[in-house]
Amino acid sequence: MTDGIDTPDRRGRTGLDHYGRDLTRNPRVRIHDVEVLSCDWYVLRKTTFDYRHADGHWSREQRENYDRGDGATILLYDAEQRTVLLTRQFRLPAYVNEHPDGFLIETAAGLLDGDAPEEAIRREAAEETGHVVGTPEHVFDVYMSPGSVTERVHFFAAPYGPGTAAGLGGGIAAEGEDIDTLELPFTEALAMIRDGRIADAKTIMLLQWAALDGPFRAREQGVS
Ligand SMILES: Nc1nc2c(ncn2[C@@H]2O[C@H](COP(=O)(O)OP(=O)(O)O[C@H]3O[C@H](CO)[C@@H](O)[C@H](O)[C@@H]3O)[C@@H](O)[C@H]2O)c(=O)[nH]1
Ligand SMILES: [Mg+2]
Repeated sequence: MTDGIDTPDRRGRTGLDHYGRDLTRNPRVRIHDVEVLSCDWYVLRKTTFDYRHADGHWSREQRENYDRGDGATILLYDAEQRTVLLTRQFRLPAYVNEHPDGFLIETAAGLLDGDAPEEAIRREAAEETGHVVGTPEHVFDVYMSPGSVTERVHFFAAPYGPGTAAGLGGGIAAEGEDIDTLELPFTEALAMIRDGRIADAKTIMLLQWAALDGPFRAREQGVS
């Protein structure tokens, strides 16, 4: 009897070794075995598969893959004031990998927890920043670390302002969250990417999208 497989793990899950076994979309890939290495909070699997290379030969491969579900993130912006509203929180994995204090500046974000991406991001934005936004603009969906992490993050943007302020934000204390909000001029946020004070991938992607294609893009110069 193994927790997470035939008996519930601490989060009540079973059958965690089934995920990915039935994949047949790609004729160059035959899944052979799925082993659960860890299922304490999220799930770490080792998947064994046969892979047909470009020259036609098959080889047996193994890849560990970390499954924490999918997530969503949102850039809150005020196009008139030319500001963005970001969050700041302690991120242990960054702290153990050379970040000076582990406090990362990020766009509001969270895991879907079974909800549709748009619903999840409106919930997370409210929990983390206190702003209840309208229908967010969908930007793109991205695999953030495809060599090792299954997660796909859904990216959004929405205006914020006095009209969307509905609470204090700060995250869910009972889940150990302690989140500050940070309102910054957009140009300052871009400068913070250059000097490393903003070092979170989703945040950099959304700020650069805002400059290139989003609310802070330069006016068309009439040059194609
Ligand atoms: N006890 C326990 N709690 C955990 C653990 N890992 C995460 N948590 C808790 O799980 C919750 C996750 O919070 P969310 O707001 O839903 O997710 P997030 O960590 O902000 O994730 C967002 O940012 C990530 C980093 O960019 C993204 O990877 C993710 O998709 C999402 O956008 C937090 O309360 C966190 O403390 C763990 O190992 N143990
Ligand atoms: Mg979060």
